[in-house]
Amino acid sequence: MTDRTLRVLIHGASGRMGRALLRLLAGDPRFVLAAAVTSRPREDLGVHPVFVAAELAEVPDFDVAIDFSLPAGFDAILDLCLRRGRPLVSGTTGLEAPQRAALDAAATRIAVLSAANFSLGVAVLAELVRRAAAALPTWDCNIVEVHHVHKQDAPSGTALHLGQAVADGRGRAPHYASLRAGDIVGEHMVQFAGQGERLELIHRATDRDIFARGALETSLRLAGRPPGRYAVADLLFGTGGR
Ligand SMILES: NC(=O)C1=CN([C@@H]2O[C@H](COP(=O)(O)OP(=O)(O)OC[C@H]3O[C@@H](n4cnc5c(N)ncnc54)[C@H](OP(=O)(O)O)[C@@H]3O)[C@@H](O)[C@H]2O)C=CC1
Ligand SMILES: O=C(O)C1=N[C@H](C(=O)O)C[C@H](O)C1
Repeated sequence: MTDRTLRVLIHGASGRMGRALLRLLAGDPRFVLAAAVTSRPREDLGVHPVFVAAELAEVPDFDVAIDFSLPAGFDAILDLCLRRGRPLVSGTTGLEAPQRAALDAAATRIAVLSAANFSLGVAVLAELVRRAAAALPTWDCNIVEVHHVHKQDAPSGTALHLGQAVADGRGRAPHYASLRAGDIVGEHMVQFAGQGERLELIHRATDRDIFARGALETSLRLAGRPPGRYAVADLLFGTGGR
């Protein structure tokens, strides 16, 4: 997309992430809100227009949909993007296997970016983890994730993504541990333990705006791309877009 304000649909607009997205989008002239979608009626969002999920088919035209909802809401927004031929940026975690398969199938028709974490630090961390796992194939590996008490899925999507990086590096998955405490935004530690030494790689998110900014920046770069599956690292570090 170039030289045009991006019309964004926010799906999951009343949630912790949705509200961060609405706030950042409102202060950025590169974006305009096409529609905010929640699962039930909301009068406290302070934006317009707001639709409930049951009215999804009625939302006005948009250039990209950004989805931070829950697995129960995911199928409907993917379906809408397919019907409208619009790209989807989704941060929703805890998707079931059929939903992940549906994303793969959708990518033959529209541009899709589904990522468990939109922070720059985690994009770098995943590459460091892959390299460490390849260099330390016999060490024990554990991933410990800590999040706020409202988080529904465990292990977190990021932990599973980092676990895939471990498996890519050394052919074996790690062990996972999940903690839920207070209002912690998100912490991930990947621990490699050998005899007499250990290596720990840690990412701590202290502000969920980092995820919202990542989603907005990648949505700018995704709009106008051909169908396919895209990754945060490709869009943030790669070429193209604006
Ligand atoms: N990829 C990343 O970087 C990040 C991903 N996440 C993930 O994003 C998702 C949202 O997180 P968070 O904002 O904390 O969650 P919240 O529970 O705060 O918000 C969930 C949102 O989804 C809406 N929703 C729930 N069910 C449905 C449905 N069936 N149809 C449509 N909308 C629905 C809710 O609407 P209502 O309020 O009306 O019920 C609400 O707006 C989670 O999966 C989380 O793991 C979170 C942070 C970063
Ligand atoms: O639910 C959250 O809050 C978060 N979810 C994502 C995940 O499951 O990894 C990303 C981040 O850690 C915050």
